[in-house]
Amino acid sequence: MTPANHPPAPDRTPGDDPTHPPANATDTDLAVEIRGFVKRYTPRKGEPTTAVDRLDLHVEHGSIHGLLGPNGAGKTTTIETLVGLRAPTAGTVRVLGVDPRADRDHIRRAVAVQPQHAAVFNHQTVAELLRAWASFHPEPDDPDAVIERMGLTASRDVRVHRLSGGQRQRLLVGTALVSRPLLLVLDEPSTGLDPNAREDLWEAVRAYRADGGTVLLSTHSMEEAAALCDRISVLDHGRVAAEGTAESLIEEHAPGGTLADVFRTVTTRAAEGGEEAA
Ligand SMILES: Nc1ncnc2c1ncn2[C@@H]1O[C@H](COP(=O)(O)OP(=O)(O)OP(=O)(O)O)[C@@H](O)[C@H]1O
Repeated sequence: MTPANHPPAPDRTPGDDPTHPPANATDTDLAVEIRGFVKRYTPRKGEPTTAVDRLDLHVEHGSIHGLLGPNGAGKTTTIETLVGLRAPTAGTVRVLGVDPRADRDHIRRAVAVQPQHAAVFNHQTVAELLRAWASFHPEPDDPDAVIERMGLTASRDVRVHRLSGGQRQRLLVGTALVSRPLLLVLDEPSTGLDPNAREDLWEAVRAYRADGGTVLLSTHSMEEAAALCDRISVLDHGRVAAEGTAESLIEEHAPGGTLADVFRTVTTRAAEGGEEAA
């Protein structure tokens, strides 16, 4: 997905955008509003798979919302649908007040997804790449500020193919941030990062939120979810098995325990057939 060009700001909503006021935008406090979302994959041969099964997800503007869940829980399918890459089989999906399938242009401009690789730009330096990325957008962030925030100052003149895995990972998140999106989607952003680099990345994400940005964060790291997220949805078998703040989830599902205990409790229970099986 192409990163976005909208600067996040607390007093700015998608409907205020003079360059592209979405005609059918809903006035809502929610950056993401998913109700009764079902996604069924029907292969030419073989059995259909219900990847997402009546999922509800609400993400407030200016928050960091975590998506946790075991492999195959439906996180990627949900993300791909909310950026307009997949059509829901049933249910309602609204992102920044619009239907992402009906208003692809707005979603492309206003939503940034951390790219998985930047192989095309391997021979550019970090600074060149971020400047190029910024030039795609009318109101980008300052590439030098992003370089500093991502802890890449010492690597600014290093070519992308010479970066370590962790440096490259931070650069990929930087390319998403430099477009100043209204909604930032991060998928396992701290994979391969050492503890210092991970802290830098978390600080950059928090700074983006402080500027009014909204984050949807898919992660397998309980530590990352607990450190960053205002609210967390734990998915299992395509449904929300539990939702709340890290504290409320622990209080409700694993008193005295950790988020990892919550994860084990609610996903096992869902795998065994839901609440009634517990
Ligand atoms: N293109 C596809 N065609 C058919 N089935 C698919 C397709 N993509 C995903 N699935 C199935 O849908 C279910 C949900 O997959 P999804 O990738 O959304 O889960 P996930 O939570 O992102 O998993 P992971 O943590 O492993 O990335 C799985 O059973 C998966 O096999």
